[in-house]
Amino acid sequence: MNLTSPATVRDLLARYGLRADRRFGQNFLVEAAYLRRIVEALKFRPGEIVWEVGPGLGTLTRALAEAGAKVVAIEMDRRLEPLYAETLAGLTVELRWGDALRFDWKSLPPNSLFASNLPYNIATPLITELLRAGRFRQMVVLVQKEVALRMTAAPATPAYGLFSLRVQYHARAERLFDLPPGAFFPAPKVTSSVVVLWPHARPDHPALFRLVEQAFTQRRKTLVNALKAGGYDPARVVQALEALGLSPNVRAEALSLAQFELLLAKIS
Ligand SMILES: C[S@@+](CC[C@H](N)C(=O)[O-])C[C@H]1O[C@@H](n2cnc3c(N)ncnc32)[C@H](O)[C@@H]1O
Repeated sequence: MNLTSPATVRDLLARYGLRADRRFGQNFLVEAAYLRRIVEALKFRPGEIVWEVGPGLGTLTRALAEAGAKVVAIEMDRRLEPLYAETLAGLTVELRWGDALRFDWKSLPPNSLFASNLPYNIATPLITELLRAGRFRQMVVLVQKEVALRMTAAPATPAYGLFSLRVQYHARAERLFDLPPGAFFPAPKVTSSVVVLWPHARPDHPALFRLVEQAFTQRRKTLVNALKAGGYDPARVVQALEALGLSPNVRAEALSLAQFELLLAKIS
């Protein structure tokens, strides 16, 4: 069964009386070459468990299982249930029904693996939760290009912000390749990208992210004023910036992750 053929996808949807539902971010991958590259990007041994969010029609799920993975897939749209008897027949796939944002990712063992063509509307909060859980050795995610650019952005660039720091604190992130809207059915309005994440074994750092979040609440303000509005002592922030060789008028977007960590140490 070739799930990357738009004709097959149309036929499946019609036979099961389904429509791709926007609310669930349902854009199904229909380009075999991109699917292969996603599977190749994930480094797993035969029989290893791979966690997937949003199997949809089972396209990536099938490709992973055929490549030797045991897939555990979390899907929220129960309408898809009858279809899996056909698209995932005979493969080692376990389905769990529910919202991936409410799933207890901390319950996974360390060194777990993750791959997903993520629903666009949950990509940022879900990636944040997956990284905070600290259970993954590698993650391959297909996201909107704009989200991929934020994940990999360097300081002082337009895409740089809270999410860049969140991702880069927890992992090495690399944007592997882009996919045009036509790689999906139905075609989304935007370009997508595949990002590979190699998490560091590093626990969450709530105090650091409180600081970073406050720093970016008003991007146009100086860092000192943004932090003052969040209850941080402005005199200490100015002093700390001086000690780091930074101007008291600096904005949050100019600071690297290492500089935010030093700033926190100096004002705590
Ligand atoms: C972009 S589609 C990907 C489908 C398929 N994996 C593919 O590559 O063609 C996103 C999938 O995530 C599911 N989904 C949306 N929100 C979800 C959530 N909060 N938790 C679990 N699955 C969700 C949708 O129903 C849909 O199947």
